[in-house]
Amino acid sequence: MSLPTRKLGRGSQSQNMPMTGERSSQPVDPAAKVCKEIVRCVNFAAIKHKDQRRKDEAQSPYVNHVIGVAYILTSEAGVSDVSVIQAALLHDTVEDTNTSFYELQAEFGEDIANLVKELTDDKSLPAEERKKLQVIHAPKSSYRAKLVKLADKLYNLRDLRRSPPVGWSKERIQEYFQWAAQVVSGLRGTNKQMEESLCDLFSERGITL
Ligand SMILES: Nc1nc2c(ncn2[C@@H]2O[C@H](COP(=O)(O)OP(=O)(O)O)[C@@H](OP(=O)(O)OP(=O)(O)O)[C@H]2O)c(=O)[nH]1
Repeated sequence: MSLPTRKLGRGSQSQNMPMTGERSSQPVDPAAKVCKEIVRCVNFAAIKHKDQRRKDEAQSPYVNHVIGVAYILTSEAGVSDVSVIQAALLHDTVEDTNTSFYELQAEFGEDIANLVKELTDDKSLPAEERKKLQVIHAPKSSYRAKLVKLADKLYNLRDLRRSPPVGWSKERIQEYFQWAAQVVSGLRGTNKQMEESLCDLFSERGITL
């Protein structure tokens, strides 16, 4: 579903912090333009997630997760579609911070806002319902959203193995792996490298896709 157009203009600010730099000098070099867009997303995500921590014992900065998801896509999965990397960096801003889709649309355009929308759970729903919906929505997602979802699950499962959230029992971790396998089943045929890495993680736990 497309977002309705709203006149906010790119670079509109929702906090008293600089989100974007000067706009007067437009780079001509396409590579410079790509770099600028990626850094703008990293900057936006860092500001939005600045007070959030992961659930691990070290209370890692939350932004490490979204940067890590983008890193998996570029370094392991061979993804070079800039919009996918942008969506990875922004994928939790609406779900987990005060960011609105309109703000994303104004800052990064309608395409990126719609992609993030595909990756956003409705936090007003009970956790169990949200988890069921992730399984249902996975196979219906766009190719680009599937790439981000695969990287997101890969990051979270590796994190679970490396340093699980405080208070999670072995059973809860296993249940998370089983649920994640259901989601990943609906994402198959999207990216060989990430799917192989995920299969290895699942098979360690006795789970086959
Ligand atoms: N493994 C791990 N996860 C953490 C950590 N800190 C925060 N999370 C987030 O917690 C979620 C899993 O916790 P749950 O209790 O199952 O889910 P909930 O917070 O959404 O209710 C994951 O989101 P998700 O719903 O599974 O996926 P998504 O929203 O990222 O798609 C993950 O992004 C951490 O230190 N380790």
